[in-house]
Amino acid sequence: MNIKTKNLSVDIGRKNIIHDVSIDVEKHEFVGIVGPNGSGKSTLLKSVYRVLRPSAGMIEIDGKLQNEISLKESAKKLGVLTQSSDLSFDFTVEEVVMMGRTPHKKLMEPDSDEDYEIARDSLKKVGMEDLTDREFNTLSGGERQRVLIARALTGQPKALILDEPTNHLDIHYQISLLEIVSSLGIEVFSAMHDLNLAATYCTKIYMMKKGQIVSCGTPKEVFVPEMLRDVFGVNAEISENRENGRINIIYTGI
Ligand SMILES: Nc1ncnc2c1ncn2[C@@H]1O[C@H](COP(=O)(O)OP(=O)(O)OP(=O)(O)O)[C@@H](O)[C@H]1O
Repeated sequence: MNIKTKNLSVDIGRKNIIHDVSIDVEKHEFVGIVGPNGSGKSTLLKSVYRVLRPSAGMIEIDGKLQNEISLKESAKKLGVLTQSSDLSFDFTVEEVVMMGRTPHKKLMEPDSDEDYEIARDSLKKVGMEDLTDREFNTLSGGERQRVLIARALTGQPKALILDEPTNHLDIHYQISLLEIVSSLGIEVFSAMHDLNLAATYCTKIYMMKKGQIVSCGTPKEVFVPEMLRDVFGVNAEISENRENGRINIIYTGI
């Protein structure tokens, strides 16, 4: 599935938050969006999953203009993991994960055995199958994050939009989550803070600064010392693994 934005701008109130942003997520790509705090990563993702309305430019999902697709159809196609995970009511883990089936159902349609099976499978994928009856709000931050990923997978999406998916996760589950999403064979568009994890898992990177894309390419092309200095204000050395060609960023100071 293809996700495209062209010359996208988003204003909130009178403030321009992102400006002239063009991105392209193509078949089988894992596209990372990186940038300092407040650079506009979540705003870009929110406009793609339709929480924010663009003030200019266009968004295309699977070759169709976003506003020509119903919200339900979008929700079926795009699995979303957002940054905030508080639910106001005491739902169990299973109930939260079953919410992922909603876009596939008609109003008041009861859940089927197949729905439960898909939910159980998703919980297994994230190692949370033993906590199905726990109240979601009693889980740790990392456990919640894994349940929310399971909810996104339960929708059997064609692409995943992830906002800092490894937030709260210990290193084992950071790697496990990125392995899971990259093995699904669907497109992934994800805001990432850990540049080394982005370098390992992303096939393409967009780097943002002050609401604009300032660099785009493979991790090796984008993560160069000058850009890291300019955009993040850090000094870094880049080493390359000769066997797999992956790069590793070593921070040497600010
Ligand atoms: N509702 C809002 N009202 C005013 N400003 C907002 C609003 N939402 C976001 N912003 C501002 O827009 C800018 C971009 O925010 P955004 O959340 O997209 O950044 P980000 O790159 O995802 O940041 P982080 O890495 O901290 O999550 C920030 O300066 C933020 O304060």
